[in-house]
Amino acid sequence: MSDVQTQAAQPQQPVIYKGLAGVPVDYTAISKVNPETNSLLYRGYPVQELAASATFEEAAYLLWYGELPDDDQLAAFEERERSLRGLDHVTKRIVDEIPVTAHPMDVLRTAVSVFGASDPMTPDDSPEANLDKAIRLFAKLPSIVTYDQRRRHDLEFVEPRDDLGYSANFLWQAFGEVPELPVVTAFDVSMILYAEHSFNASTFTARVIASTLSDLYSAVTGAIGALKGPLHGGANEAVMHAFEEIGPGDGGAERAVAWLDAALAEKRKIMGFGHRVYKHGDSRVPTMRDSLERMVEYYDRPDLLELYVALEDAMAERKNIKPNLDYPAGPTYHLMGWDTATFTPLFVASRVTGWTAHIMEQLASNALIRPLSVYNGPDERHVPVKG
Ligand SMILES: CC(=O)SCCNC(=O)CCNC(=O)[C@H](O)C(C)(C)COP(=O)(O)OP(=O)(O)OC[C@H]1O[C@@H](n2cnc3c(N)ncnc32)[C@H](O)[C@@H]1OP(=O)(O)O
Ligand SMILES: O=C([O-])CC(=O)C(=O)O
Repeated sequence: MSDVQTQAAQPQQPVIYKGLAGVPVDYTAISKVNPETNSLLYRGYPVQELAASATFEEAAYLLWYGELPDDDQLAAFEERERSLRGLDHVTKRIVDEIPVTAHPMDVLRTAVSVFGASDPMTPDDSPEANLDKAIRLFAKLPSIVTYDQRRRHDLEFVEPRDDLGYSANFLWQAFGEVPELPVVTAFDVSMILYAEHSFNASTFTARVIASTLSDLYSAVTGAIGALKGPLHGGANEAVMHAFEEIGPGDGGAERAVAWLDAALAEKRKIMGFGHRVYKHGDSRVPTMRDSLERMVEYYDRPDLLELYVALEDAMAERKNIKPNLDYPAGPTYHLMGWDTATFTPLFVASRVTGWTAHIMEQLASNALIRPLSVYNGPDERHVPVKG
């Protein structure tokens, strides 16, 4: 038999792209992640420009409506958001039943599930109803996140204030006082940077759930589960655990390098480093690092920045791997006083804007998401006949 005949007889082997790496699965008009130019656009606007000149409310509006709001649109949107911030008794009661030892992401996932079970609009998948649900979640998540953080410290719920913008109110509800402007600004920047990032694992999860014509709350609940993992959103919390392992105090730089060498020798993944799409650095890191530096100065914690820089430099030298957004976000939240376990819920509060924009985009041009697998188990066999 000739070689040509042999090849022709072979069945074609399908190519498997593990983790769907490098596989485009649909169009999106919501954001563009461009690793070549190291840029991230929300509806065409560079995220750095939004972080510098817009509020998180404006960025959320942009993601949902496709355009930045004019003054009247923003005023109406803010009024609506502020009116929805409160927390109902049912959700509080159910959260109270969850042990305080539960991970805050589990609490948040449960709370969103409760919202879905309680909202009479849940089955209505019209764009208007879904936008309304998205704004409700956006407005209420800070209440849930802060309610849970405070109950873990045996502190009462702080009622939202409708005279404060989103980020100032979020911090007010967490700590019972409104911090100074630099802190509010750094927090708002983090919310803008975390809001949207194309087909990341949690957004894709939300789109898969939406594609079955399930409901928006189910899709967000599933997305929270996907974001919890340390390879995705859970990394901002894990960064802080690494800093804690390295330990506070003098000589942080040397200890950070020693810690890294030991961790790499054990083949550990270093949390807050690497990215599936960006290979030359995450577009959002310089802006977030700038906020971190401002907070280091504000709280007078140069030791934390020393440790941050030492780990980043050593990682570049040893592995040529750069930080992702979670790396500067973790220590920034720590300086502001957030519990480490609350870091990923803060990511949820921001990303709910992107998730819900994607859910609505998926439904506007839906196709059930159902890829193929290639079976590699045992050949067909048969159950022995008994007796
Ligand atoms: C907001 C976000 O969700 S950003 C992501 C947050 N996640 C993290 O920070 C977790 C740590 N990082 C990682 O685990 C990875 O970099 C991921 C999951 C983000 C991306 O992973 P992938 O694109 O699948 O790359 P993959 O894991 O195959 O890494 C490629 C190589 O770089 C190494 N590598 C990548 N990231 C890291 C890291 N953080 N620490 C150590 N090694 C790493 C891998 O070990 C692998 O090496 P090998 O080829 O010798 O096996
Ligand atoms: O895009 C990704 O894979 C992860 C990420 O950075 C994000 O979701 O913000």
